[in-house]
Amino acid sequence: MRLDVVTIFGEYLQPLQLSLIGKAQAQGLLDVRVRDLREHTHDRHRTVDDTPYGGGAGLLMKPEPWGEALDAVLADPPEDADPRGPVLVVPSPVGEVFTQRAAVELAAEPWLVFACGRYEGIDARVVEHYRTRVRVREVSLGDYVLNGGEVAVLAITEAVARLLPGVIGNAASLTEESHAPEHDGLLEHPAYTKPASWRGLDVPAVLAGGNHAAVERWRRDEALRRTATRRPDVLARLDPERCDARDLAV
Ligand SMILES: OB(O)c1ccc2cc[nH]c2c1
Repeated sequence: MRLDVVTIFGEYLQPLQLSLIGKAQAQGLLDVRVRDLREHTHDRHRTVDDTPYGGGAGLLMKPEPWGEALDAVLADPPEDADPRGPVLVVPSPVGEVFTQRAAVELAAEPWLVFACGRYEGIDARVVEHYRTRVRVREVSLGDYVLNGGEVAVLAITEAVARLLPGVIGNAASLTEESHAPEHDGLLEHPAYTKPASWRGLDVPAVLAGGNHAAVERWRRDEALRRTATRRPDVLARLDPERCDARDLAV
């Protein structure tokens, strides 16, 4: 997978050189290219922002540098690019809330381009223009506001890259995590390791009993119970076709 990140704060993306994501780059599973938006300014101060039409607090990012920067990225496609071009991911408080389903969808793409806004955001015409040329997804990490898109890109990149074959050593673990489609998107059940008793707290006996069917039932029940109490919105999305009577009894 090729990832292009356009930003004025390239150093924010340094964590992508670490750990599993850094190793994935070294293995050729990921090709991350961080591009400086200011390379696409032409004034002495390398200006990327200006005051908003209609007034209001703060500054907005000008469309011209973004147009030049994104055009340069699109002019340099990877060999395996989709005929539709990349998905342009624009972190934004007004975007769709990022979910594991979106991570799975983006992990299927050969090429992602991230546009990291700063200040009060990017002139609206940039997204409007590029929607006519590529698939655009405005994405929010949740109902809170960051100072820019870079932190969101780190989170999205980690969630997506870990799904790529070869990035996570034990790929089977991906299917057992919270929000995994294989477990209907439920929250993960409680997990325990040795010792069997710790500060007066014992591991549930069923988990040490050796009855695998009972363990699976307990884990499903606990996942349903946790999801029902903490994320009823997730439970509401559960496909009844994939539930048996015991699920519904929880
Ligand atoms: O919270 B966010 O997802 C987010 C994303 C981009 C920008 C640009 C300026 N503030 C931002 C906030």
